[in-house]
Amino acid sequence: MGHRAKNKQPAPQPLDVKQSAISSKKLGKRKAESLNDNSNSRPVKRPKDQSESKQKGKKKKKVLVDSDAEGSADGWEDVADNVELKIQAKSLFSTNDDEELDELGMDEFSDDELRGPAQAFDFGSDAEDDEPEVIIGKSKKSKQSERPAKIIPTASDNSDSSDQSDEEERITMANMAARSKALDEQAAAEDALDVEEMQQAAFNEEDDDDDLDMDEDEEETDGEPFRLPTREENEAESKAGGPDVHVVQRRMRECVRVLGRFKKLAEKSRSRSEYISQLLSDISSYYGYNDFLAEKLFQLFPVAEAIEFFEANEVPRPVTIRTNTLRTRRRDLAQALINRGVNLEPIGKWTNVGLQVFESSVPIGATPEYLAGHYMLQAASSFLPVIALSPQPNERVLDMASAPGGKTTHIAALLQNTGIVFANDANKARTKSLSANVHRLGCKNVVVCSYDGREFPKVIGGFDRVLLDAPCSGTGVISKDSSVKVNKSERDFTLLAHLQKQLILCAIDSVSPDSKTGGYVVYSTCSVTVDENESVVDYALRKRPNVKLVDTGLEFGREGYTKYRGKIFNSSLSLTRRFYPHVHNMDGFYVAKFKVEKRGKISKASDSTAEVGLIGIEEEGEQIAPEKEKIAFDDDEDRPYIEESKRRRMKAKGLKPPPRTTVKVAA
Ligand SMILES: C[S@@+](CC[C@H](N)C(=O)[O-])C[C@H]1O[C@@H](n2cnc3c(N)ncnc32)[C@H](O)[C@@H]1O
Repeated sequence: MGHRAKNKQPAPQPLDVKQSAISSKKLGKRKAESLNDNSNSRPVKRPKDQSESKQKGKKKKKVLVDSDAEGSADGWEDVADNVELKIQAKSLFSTNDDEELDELGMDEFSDDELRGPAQAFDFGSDAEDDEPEVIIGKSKKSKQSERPAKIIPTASDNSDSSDQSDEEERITMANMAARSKALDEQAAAEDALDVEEMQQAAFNEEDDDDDLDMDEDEEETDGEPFRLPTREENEAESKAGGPDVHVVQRRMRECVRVLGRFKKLAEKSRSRSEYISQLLSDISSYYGYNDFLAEKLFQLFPVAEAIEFFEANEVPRPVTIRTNTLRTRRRDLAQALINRGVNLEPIGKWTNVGLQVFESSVPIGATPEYLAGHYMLQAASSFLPVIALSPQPNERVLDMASAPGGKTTHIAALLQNTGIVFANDANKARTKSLSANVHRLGCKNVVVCSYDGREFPKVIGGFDRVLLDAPCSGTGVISKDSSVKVNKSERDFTLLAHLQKQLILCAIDSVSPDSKTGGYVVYSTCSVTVDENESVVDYALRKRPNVKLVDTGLEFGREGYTKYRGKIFNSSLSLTRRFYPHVHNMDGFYVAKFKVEKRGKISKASDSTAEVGLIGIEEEGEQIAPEKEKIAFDDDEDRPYIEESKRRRMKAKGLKPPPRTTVKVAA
């Protein structure tokens, strides 16, 4: 557990002060006593890009749900410790009959190197096997900072035809207008109070040395100038039981500030890697990550943004539900739930089936509407791959890793119960909650099966569309499952990427290139790492010359990386989409969409790539666990990457790397 969790302390002041309306300098200060405050009154950073979606400011209690709706990727099983909770867990399915998965080999594209023994990966939680559970936090003073921010609304979602296009209008204008108006007035008054409070607090704390100052124009911090501790000081600090939480907080802010203007602010005798090294060590201890994962996630973002990401992982995401259009319409569902005392709103224009729940006086996972299958408790991010898949009536669809069925039931609804959905999951125990959800939501076009996904298309192929919502590390859902912070090692990422590469080729091979209406594969993960996303997709492009990336149809989300830390990916990777908690107020997620064309002659080049999918290969060329087979490895091609990787690691440790002997790889 990190300092931050241990002390249940408020979030560090936002580091990106430009987003704040009030003087960032003043807002950056904190009272030391607040560090031990359990009152859940920490300021929650508003996600970026939210100007349009600014919270209407309704008085909203937090609603937390422990449901059978979703797995670790999509569920609500992890209950935040900062909300008053009551949990009455009841196991629906207690059996644990995971099957051993056999080794397979069936690929006509000669990717035999991927055919290691099948691993029964199950990175989903068992929590979804519990009775749906809703925990309602009691309302405290409805400070703006305590309300769950809205999910980023963007352009409309055209992915399904329905008679609900004007629903949102009707809900907000007709059903909710009066209520909204009163709440808005109240919220406006509260907002004014909040601003006043913050200004007052900032004024009172002007001399506090916990100053966060990222302002370009500011050159000096108040109080003592920051000095990076020496190695000896750090050793003494850890001998004395680790740093004081104030010290860590201040040091993190200062390191970020210095790294932002290194030439100007750094001590002349200290290198950039020393500052980074200190910051990483503080991030690990403050947020409670293992060193490996802290660095891996840190590398994804510019320095200040990385802190925003780590901060966002400490805050629960909004509770959202998906209307099951096989049973009801969104406006009818909204009205029924409003009548029960649920405060909700449409999520945003990008989905016409989503509702965000702000507060509820009834358990959201046990209302009559829930039990009758009128909705699914589902994270907003998990709508995205199905919107991208865009299944059309009468199609044959494979959901290759489907339990507990959030996306399967969404697909079935978009098919309007026509066609057929094969809902597969390798974990047999998890298919029970999958079947339960399929029945509850009235999906009549779903066949549930339990194969290792790598057995497709041998089991059955010729699909119009395939969704591979792949087993992953869950680095996008740390706010729900904080165990990810400590239980993921380098080897886990190697093994996962290997499995994902195997599965994605099987997903592609399961699609019929002759499909009249489809011919698409959507690959998604609830992870933000490049190893599990762009690297896997790029691998598939290289291994299957008959596929190309196409637009996901999702009108928000950041572009996928086309290059990352020395790796250069196919330029079409920019068509893939990344979603982040600190940007979109959603779980971290990744979506890629492929079009599968007829198979032509396979070019030799596509199969002779240096990156091979054997257990034991790590992206940058290190052999982690050479367990099974000899690895086809292009030494010459990979030498610069290996060397660059070594140099980076040395630099991160504050060591001076030797001069380059090979050509520098692209950054
Ligand atoms: C991210 S979860 C899927 C969530 C699901 N798509 C949903 O929306 O509810 C990943 C799933 O992959 C399954 N899985 C793991 N290894 C697999 C394999 N080799 N073949 C098929 N499924 C696998 C896990 O049991 C887990 O249920």
